[in-house]
Amino acid sequence: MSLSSIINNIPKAELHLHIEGSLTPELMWRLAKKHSVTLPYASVKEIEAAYNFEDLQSFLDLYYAGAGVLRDEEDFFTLMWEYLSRCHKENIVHTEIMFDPQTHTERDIGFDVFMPGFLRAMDKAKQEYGISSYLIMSFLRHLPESAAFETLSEAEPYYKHITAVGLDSSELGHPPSKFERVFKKAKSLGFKIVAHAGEEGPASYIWEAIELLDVDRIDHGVRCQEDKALMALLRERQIPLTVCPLSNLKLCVIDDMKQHNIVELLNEGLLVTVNSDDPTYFGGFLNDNFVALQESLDIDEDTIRTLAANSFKSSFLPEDVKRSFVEKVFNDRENF
Ligand code: HPA
Ligand SMILES: [Zn+2]
Repeated sequence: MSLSSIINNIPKAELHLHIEGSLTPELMWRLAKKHSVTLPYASVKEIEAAYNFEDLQSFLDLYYAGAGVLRDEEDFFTLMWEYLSRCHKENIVHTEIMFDPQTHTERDIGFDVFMPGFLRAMDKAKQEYGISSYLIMSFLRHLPESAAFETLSEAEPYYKHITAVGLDSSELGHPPSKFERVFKKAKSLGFKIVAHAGEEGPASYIWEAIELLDVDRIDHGVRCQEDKALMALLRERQIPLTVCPLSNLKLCVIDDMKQHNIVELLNEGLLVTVNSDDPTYFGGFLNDNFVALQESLDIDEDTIRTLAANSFKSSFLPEDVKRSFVEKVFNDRENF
């Protein structure tokens, strides 16, 4: 079997995906028409052409503007359903999905609008495709910690539907230490903890995420190599990194996929996974990320299987479920 059909057919989990970053230009266009929202683009092609980012901030400006077309429960259902249908096509059997409540509550669109839409699509995907999905509520780090506290309390009616709390948006100048208190509260409420760190920010932000936020996973984390002691800690504690290769390329964290350090991190014994981040903005869903790595780096079948197994090991699934997926990835060689 070719490597690309193994990539397509092997069961996988996705652990770093912003649902607002899965909005396709077609859906953005359709919803803008539906709600009479004026976009600064004259066609779907123009939306696509605007995706020429130089860094994280230039991407985020477009991403928040794009999310402005999401207005009613049906829009959030459609967004989630389109992503989960794509998961089904790509053999993603489990996914842990980030959403940014503040991107919506700042526009007066509340939890009572987006949560029912998300949950209805997640239930349907469980029923029709057998896909399990968890939600990660992410705080926007360019906003103050007080706003994160407010969001945490607004989410209370939906706590049982939320598995983890995360931290995203503009990294530089907004270190994890800014959110130490709110993450302590989230931890005490029983949420798992993740945080973007070491994407554009330095290795010290990864230290802070571990020591001050007590994270269960680091999102991105590719700059960890700048600090030997940090590498040793990540290896020893097997703290997962949710790496997003096409995102790193598109946001100019690297100039060429051949420079990506994911294989080096893997060879150093770190628990790394492959993810798509914001697939419609960065030029590819999960399997495209695997293919991009395979085409540019020295990746063989065993490495692909290790990365797929890592996606389950690093998930928040129950231990017995993780184990059975890992076995499937390694044992069913004749099937995929
Ligand atoms: O890659 C990202 N980094 C930070 N914030 C984000 N919000 C959506 N995607 C990202
Ligand atoms: Zn991200």
